[in-house]
Amino acid sequence: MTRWVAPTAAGPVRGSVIVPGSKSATARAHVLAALADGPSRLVGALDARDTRLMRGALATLGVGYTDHDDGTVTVTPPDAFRPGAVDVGLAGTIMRFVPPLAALAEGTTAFTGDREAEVRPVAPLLDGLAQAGARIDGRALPFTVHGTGSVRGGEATIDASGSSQFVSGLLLSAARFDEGLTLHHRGEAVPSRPHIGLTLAMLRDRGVGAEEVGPASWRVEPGPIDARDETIEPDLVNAAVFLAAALPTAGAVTVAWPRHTVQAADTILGVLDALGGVVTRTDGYVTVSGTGRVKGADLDLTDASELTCIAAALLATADGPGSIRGVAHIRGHETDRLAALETELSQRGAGVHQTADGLAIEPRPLAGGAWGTYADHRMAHAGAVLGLSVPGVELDDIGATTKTMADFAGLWSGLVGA
Ligand SMILES: O=C(O)C1=C[C@@H](OP(=O)(O)O)[C@@H](O)[C@H](O)C1
Ligand SMILES: C=C(OP(=O)(O)O)C(=O)O
Repeated sequence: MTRWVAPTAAGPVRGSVIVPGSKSATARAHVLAALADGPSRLVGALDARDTRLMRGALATLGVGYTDHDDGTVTVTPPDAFRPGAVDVGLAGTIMRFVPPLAALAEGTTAFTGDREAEVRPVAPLLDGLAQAGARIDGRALPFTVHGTGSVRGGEATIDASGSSQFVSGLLLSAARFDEGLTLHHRGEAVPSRPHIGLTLAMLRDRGVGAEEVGPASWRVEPGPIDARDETIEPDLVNAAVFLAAALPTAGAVTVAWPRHTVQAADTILGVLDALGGVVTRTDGYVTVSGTGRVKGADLDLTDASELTCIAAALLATADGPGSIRGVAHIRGHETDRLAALETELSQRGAGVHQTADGLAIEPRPLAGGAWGTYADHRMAHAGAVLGLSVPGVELDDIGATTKTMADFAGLWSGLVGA
């Protein structure tokens, strides 16, 4: 646990940040390269706790890794996956994307993770995998997958209202199932849909037939997954934390922004705009400027629930009441984020309470003091954003940020000028 007092901005935060690679694209690139018909070289892949553990998990299953001096990495699939012991850490992408590969191995693979990961939902993914023909013991971490060297596939129906990753996890490996997979969702709305779009796009980039075939149904055709060199985009959700620093400080922050992307780019910029940021796009970059006044707003974050923590921190300093909705499922993220935000923002003085699917936030005078991170990188980002305008916000563990950025504190202090 490393305590960290969030730097308070002495004036407008102005500058640019080079944001590391996308966690979501890197996880998918590793999995698809592991399943491909030859070696793939990855450029710009994220190197942080989640993606290191992903490499570790795939290496356990027999995947080869060669790091090059220029920071790129070659991923070499094995002739056949082998079983082993997989540590998922706190990564949803590992606990939901890797079990199908373990089912393709011959033998038993045991999955364990952090204490906080043991309460994260995974049963719908395991149910779907069982419907596709795999044998599994357990409905939460720790669980075991008894692989037989192949998975039949065919058709499965799951409730993916708890996480889009249940859908992505099954689709990513489905081309390697004997019959491919037609997957149906039955239940409340599927959250974070752009991440399913990212899964389908990255499958198609590797020559796989992958489509949404109905409002809540997807089809992946059986067949080879092409080996392919691939460049990973910067992480636009992590970019949003830095862009957010412009709003309460009347600053201007610039990051690289891909011209075409399947990340939830427009949703992210739309949220910053709704909160009072002025968004300017130039070729390959985006700049967000602030006025020093954050606007109270009603935000539907169904498609971009990862923004909830920083949006809540901004709304706590806004010029009027605000709310966030569409994010009931983030009670199952790295921590129960709705409870954590209610607790921490209330303790700093804001009027915050949970609703059925989000938060209602009434800004009030705020004071510095302890900020719990709950092992959650995005709770740490929220504490950093709050600390820009509230002196003395002290995070109990800045180490939580290593989940998706190796040096968040360094990048943040460099930008804020601490
Ligand atoms: O597939 C992915 O890479 C992700 C999907 C989303 O999960 P949920 O659908 O559980 O929100 C997102 O919040 C998570 O950070 C990454
Ligand atoms: C929900 C998140 O992570 P994970 O991939 O572990 O689900 C997140 O990064 O906000």
